[in-house]
Amino acid sequence: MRGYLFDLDGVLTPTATVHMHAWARLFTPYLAQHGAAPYEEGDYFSYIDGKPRYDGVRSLLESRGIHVPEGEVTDPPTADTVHGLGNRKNEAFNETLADEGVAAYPASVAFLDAVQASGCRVAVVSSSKNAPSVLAAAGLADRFGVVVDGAVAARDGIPGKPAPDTFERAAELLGLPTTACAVVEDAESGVKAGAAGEFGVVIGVDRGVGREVLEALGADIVVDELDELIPLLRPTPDDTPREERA
Ligand SMILES: O=P(O)(O)OC[C@H]1O[C@@H](O)[C@H](O)[C@@H](O)[C@@H]1O
Repeated sequence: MRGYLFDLDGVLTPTATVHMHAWARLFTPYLAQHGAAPYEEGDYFSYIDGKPRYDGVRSLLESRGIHVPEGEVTDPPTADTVHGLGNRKNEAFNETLADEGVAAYPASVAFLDAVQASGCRVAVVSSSKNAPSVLAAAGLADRFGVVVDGAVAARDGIPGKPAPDTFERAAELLGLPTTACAVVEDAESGVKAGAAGEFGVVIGVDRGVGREVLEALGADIVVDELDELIPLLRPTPDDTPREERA
C-alpha cells in the first residue's frame, strides 16, 4: 500500500465511546418519552456508528418508526427536529470531550508512526464534524495534511459512509489511486464504505462490532490493535518524480 485512509473515532482515538455515550444521553430519555423500545448499546452499532450526525438521527428514529420534521442545521438543541436532536447530542459530546480530553490509542499511534516511516501517505476520513478538535486534543493534528471530515463532506456535497465517496476523495487529495490505499475502519458503515469502493485493502479494527461481522461486511483483515500489522509493513518505493524530491 502507498496510502492509509484512517477513520478517526474508534480507530485512532477512543472517541467512539464518547460518541456512544452522548447518543445514549440523547436517545435513552427521548425514546422513553415517546413510548418506543428502549435505547440499547446495539442500536449505536446498527444505526449510528460511523455515519454523519443527522444520518445517525434519521436512521435510529426510522428503526423505531418515529417521524419528526427535518428542521435546520441552526435549530437549537431543544428542538424536536432531526437537526435539533443531532445538535443536542453534539452538546453532550462536546461537554464530555472538554471534561475528559482524549488520548490516542498507543497501538494506533505506533502503527501511524510505522506507516509514515515506511514512506506511505496518510489521511483521516471521518464522518464527524468534530474531527479537527478531536485530532487537536489527541495531539495528532499535525500528522495529517489531508482530513476529509463531516464538515468537508457537507460543504462539498459528498455522500457520507456507508458510501465510499469520502474515502475516494481522500485518496484523490493524497494523489493516489484508490487501489493503492488501505481503508482502516472500526464501524459497520465504514467497513461497508471501504468494501463498496475499489480500495487495495479494508482493515477492520474490532472495537466491539465483532470480527465475524466486520469480515462479513467486507473487511479483508481484522485486528484487535493496529500494531499487530507493523511486522507486515514493507518500505514504499518513493514515487515522487526525482526533480520534485527534497
Ligand atoms: O456529530 P459528529 O461529531 O459530526 O459525528 C458524527 C459521527 O461521527 C463518527 O465518526 C462517529 O463514529 C459517530 O458516532 C458520530 O455520530
